[in-house]
Amino acid sequence: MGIAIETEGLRKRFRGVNAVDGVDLSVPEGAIFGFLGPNGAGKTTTIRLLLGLLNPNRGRISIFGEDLRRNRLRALKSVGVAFETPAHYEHLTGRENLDITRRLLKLDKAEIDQVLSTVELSHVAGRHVRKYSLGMRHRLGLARALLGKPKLLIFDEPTNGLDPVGIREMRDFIKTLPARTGATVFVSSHHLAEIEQMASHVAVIHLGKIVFQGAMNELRGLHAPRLEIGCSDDASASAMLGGGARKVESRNGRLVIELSSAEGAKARAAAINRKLNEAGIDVHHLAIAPWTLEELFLQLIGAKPQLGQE
Ligand SMILES: Nc1ncnc2c1ncn2[C@@H]1O[C@H](COP(=O)(O)OP(=O)(O)OP(=O)(O)O)[C@@H](O)[C@H]1O
Repeated sequence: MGIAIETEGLRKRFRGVNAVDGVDLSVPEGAIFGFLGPNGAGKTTTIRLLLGLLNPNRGRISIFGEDLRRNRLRALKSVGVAFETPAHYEHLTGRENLDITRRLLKLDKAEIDQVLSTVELSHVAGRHVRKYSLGMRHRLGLARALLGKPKLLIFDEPTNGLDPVGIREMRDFIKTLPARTGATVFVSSHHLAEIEQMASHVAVIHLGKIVFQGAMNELRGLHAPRLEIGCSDDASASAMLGGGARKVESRNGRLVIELSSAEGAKARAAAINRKLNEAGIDVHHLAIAPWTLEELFLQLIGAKPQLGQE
């Protein structure tokens, strides 16, 4: 598998502030690559750099091995893009809107029917866009991005403004794209749950810097699980189990212990249970609790943003 997008030391400064600050991305071909970050993290700026709409102050970008600065047209030939608010001609039909792009790209007419069917808009192709729902408009935006069979699809916050049903439809649709079209998908979002459910890989950006990049399961495995204990004598249990580097916290009426690794967590839990019982402490709750993605994300960005809220 090749690399669809590679950036090295990408930097973009606006009025003395680095909106994108030394970003190294490596997007594997065939991935659904989630680009996650809170509002203002630098996602849109990065996407505009990837599309050559902005010039970086530093760094380089290559798309399928083509250097963007040296071979702009060749690099971008394989890219389809949809922005968060798709712009269409309201007084034209869905089909007519797509036909404008098709002509610009000098594509075969048959491609319009193909993309309309992929986004399930064939039945309303002859309807004026002003009569489309927001979800349909978004799907028409995706259809336009699919014209020319691009090898890389870039979607900037594709579910913004959609209702929960629309969000799910869009997410389910994006998930099927690599299998249906063979394309790599790069999708930005500030909704953790959305990225969690659709991406194979993820990069987390915060204040212009990448704070995590890797496969989704690597993100989940970033921290060893914790052990939650409910027992009859928190103070004694805490004194017995604490010490050394191990942290014992009391949270919601439970003791929480950070384990050193995921391996052997069960044996560790059993040993702790035995130890407490032997000391005459009753254990009524014992659970190995993995970190939720939300906790990991909050830790990565070292803050408590209103994640998942507009
Ligand atoms: N043209 C510009 N001029 C000045 N500052 C800008 C410009 N574009 C972006 N910024 C600033 O750069 C930072 C990153 O913005 P960017 O739009 O890339 O973030 P984002 O992650 O896409 O956020 P959102 O989810 O809100 O769109 C912000 O602080 C923003 O105010």
